Amino acid sequence: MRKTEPVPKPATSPNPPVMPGNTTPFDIHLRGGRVAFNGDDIFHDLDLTLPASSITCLLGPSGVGKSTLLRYLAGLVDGEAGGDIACSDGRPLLGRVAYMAQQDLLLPWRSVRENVVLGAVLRNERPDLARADALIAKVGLSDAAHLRPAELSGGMKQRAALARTLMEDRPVVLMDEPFSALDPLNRMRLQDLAARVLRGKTVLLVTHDPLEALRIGDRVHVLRGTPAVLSDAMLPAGSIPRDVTDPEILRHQAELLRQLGATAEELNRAEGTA
Ligand SMILES: Nc1ncnc2c1ncn2[C@@H]1O[C@H](COP(=O)(O)OP(=O)(O)OP(=O)(O)O)[C@@H](O)[C@H]1O
Repeated sequence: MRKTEPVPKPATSPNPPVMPGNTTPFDIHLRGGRVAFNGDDIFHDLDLTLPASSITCLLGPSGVGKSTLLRYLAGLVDGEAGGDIACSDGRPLLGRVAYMAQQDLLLPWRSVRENVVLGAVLRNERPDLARADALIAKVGLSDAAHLRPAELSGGMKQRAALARTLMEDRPVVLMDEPFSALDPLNRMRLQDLAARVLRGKTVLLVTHDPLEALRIGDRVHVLRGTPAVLSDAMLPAGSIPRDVTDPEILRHQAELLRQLGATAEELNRAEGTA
């Protein structure tokens, strides 16, 4: 029988020290998840599986509880919480998760390189600068490694935040609308970059954009209602990043928009502009 663990208590840091041990990919199973604030359930009895080494995208209307679900999995929720989170390797999830928030949360007085190594510095560890520089190169910021956040564009800040997330080297990455503040072209570039650099990790990504989910998600769920329930996973075909002009992807988009509450008239309009 699979071992389960109680829902973790809120942690003081989103990325507590990494737990040593084997690095074999593992599935994550949430069963009977529940979070309530002031006695009101945001969701209850929620089941979700995150298969190893895959990108799962989570869509849903504003305020439905997407960030709450992400924070719950990261052990960061400050409401009432219940349910079981089990990993298929029988080890706890806590300590194996990197969390990337909606805003880049870079420290303004530190350079890109200093921000990337921040986790190690906060844990009083010696930062691996060679690895940091390799990751900074991977996200295309080598020439900007010495710059402070105020000197960076929005896309560059998100690249730096992505490098910092990867620097933590966790097998699981939880991302809350990581590209939402970017213009469409930069957003597409960051999606491609993320899909490439996150390969092999188990990712849960919250987004408001059905096409973003269909572009880089192996699986797409919609969270909706009060208390919120999860739709069955949509499994778009084809390799990532997908071509969003593909008619099959556009059909999936229409289905997701329908699940998000679009009316028939709105769907016809969306199809007309596709
Ligand atoms: N710490 C908290 N205390 C009380 N209520 C909270 C807390 N955090 C979230 N909520 C409430 O829980 C609900 C879900 O919020 P959440 O941020 O998870 O929604 P969301 O789907 O991520 O929204 P958005 O798409 O706008 O970011 C909202 O009604 C919000 O006000």
